[in-house]
Amino acid sequence: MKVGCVKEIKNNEYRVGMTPDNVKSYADAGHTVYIERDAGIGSGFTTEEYEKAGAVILDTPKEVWDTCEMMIKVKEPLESEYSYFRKDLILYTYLHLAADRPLTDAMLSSGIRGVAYETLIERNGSIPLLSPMSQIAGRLSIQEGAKYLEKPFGGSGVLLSGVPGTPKAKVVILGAGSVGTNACKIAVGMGADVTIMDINLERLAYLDDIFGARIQTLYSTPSNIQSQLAQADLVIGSVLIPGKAAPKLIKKEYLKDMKPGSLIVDVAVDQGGCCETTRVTYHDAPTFEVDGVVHYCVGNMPGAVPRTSTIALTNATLKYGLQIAGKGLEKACLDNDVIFSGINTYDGFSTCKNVSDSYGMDYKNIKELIK
Ligand SMILES: NC(=O)C1=CN([C@@H]2O[C@H](COP(=O)(O)OP(=O)(O)OC[C@H]3O[C@@H](n4cnc5c(N)ncnc54)[C@H](O)[C@@H]3O)[C@@H](O)[C@H]2O)C=CC1
Ligand SMILES: CC(=O)C(=O)O
Repeated sequence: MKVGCVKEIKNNEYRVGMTPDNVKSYADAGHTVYIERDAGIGSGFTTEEYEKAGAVILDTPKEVWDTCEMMIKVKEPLESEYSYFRKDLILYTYLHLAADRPLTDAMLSSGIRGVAYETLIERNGSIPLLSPMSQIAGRLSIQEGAKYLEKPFGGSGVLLSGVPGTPKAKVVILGAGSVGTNACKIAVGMGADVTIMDINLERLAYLDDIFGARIQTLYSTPSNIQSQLAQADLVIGSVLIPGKAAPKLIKKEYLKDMKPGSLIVDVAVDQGGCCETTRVTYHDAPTFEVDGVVHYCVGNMPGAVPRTSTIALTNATLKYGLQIAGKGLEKACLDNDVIFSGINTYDGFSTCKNVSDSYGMDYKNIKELIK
């Protein structure tokens, strides 16, 4: 198959969909790989390294989009890329369609076959193409949280660990999955007072086993959330219902009870955010304030540490990517039905139930289209 990879064009996005090592794996399997010149430069991979690994280097994104049969990216395509969509193209990337109606419409009207990293769910319930970036975003959420709590950055001026004789900062984590667990690990490591909430009691039991008395676990209900927010210095929004818009657990009215200069890092912003007052921000201006509460809502947090993120992401995407390129999307699904769950759009049909439900759109079971 002809496989392509272009430079990411989202604001301050430095990750890339393929490393030179990936190129070698695809080339060894008999595929031709087309890479846009300088696509990997933000992650520290030079064009010469891609060439040495066997890639064909093309000068413009248009040449790569038009030549390839399967495009491997990181972030959702932006409007300027919609014109490259076509029916016989497989797009393998993050899509987050429930938070992006224009992209959903463009994908459906073009007939492109969109495989979304964030909805491909393994038999054990894990989300293997999301979790590496969730691990990174979870860890970063505390690092960024610590920074934006500093007074010169607009925060309340609280140090996460405190020092002897002063209170520790209180960190409240909403959602105890990959992001939440990794946020918890770093917040505990930095010496904060950590409460983590979920509706999944098994997850809370697991974290209780791992962290013991160093954390408080709490069942997630509206009243528990409201009372925790009133005490919090730093809140991490890390809930997910795969494919769906994030539930708005933090109501605007809760903000008035929060401490001035407290901070909400809404990691779930890529699915629309779990806070009513969330709006997307970028690394160059990551925060804004509502009712005295600072919000950090960057939709591509791992893009800030692209070297680590690109390697972690492509470690996970390679396995499924090689199956799709090697067998074609249809046979890859029939041989490994896990891949069905990644397909969000196919020949003009919306094939992810949670995306369809988010828009009240017709849904088509992908297994009726690929038999
Ligand atoms: N902004 C960014 O750069 C990034 C954002 N993300 C996003 O972070 C979010 C979380 O991802 P993961 O941790 O991988 O998901 P996950 O599926 O591992 O964990 C989500 C958790 O939310 C819990 N949950 C669902 N409803 C809840 C409720 N009402 N109250 C409390 N908990 C609830 C689930 O039980 C689950 O444990 C996703 O939207 C993901 O796309 C991930 C990576 C980077
Ligand atoms: C998951 C996601 O949105 C990201 O890594 O940018």
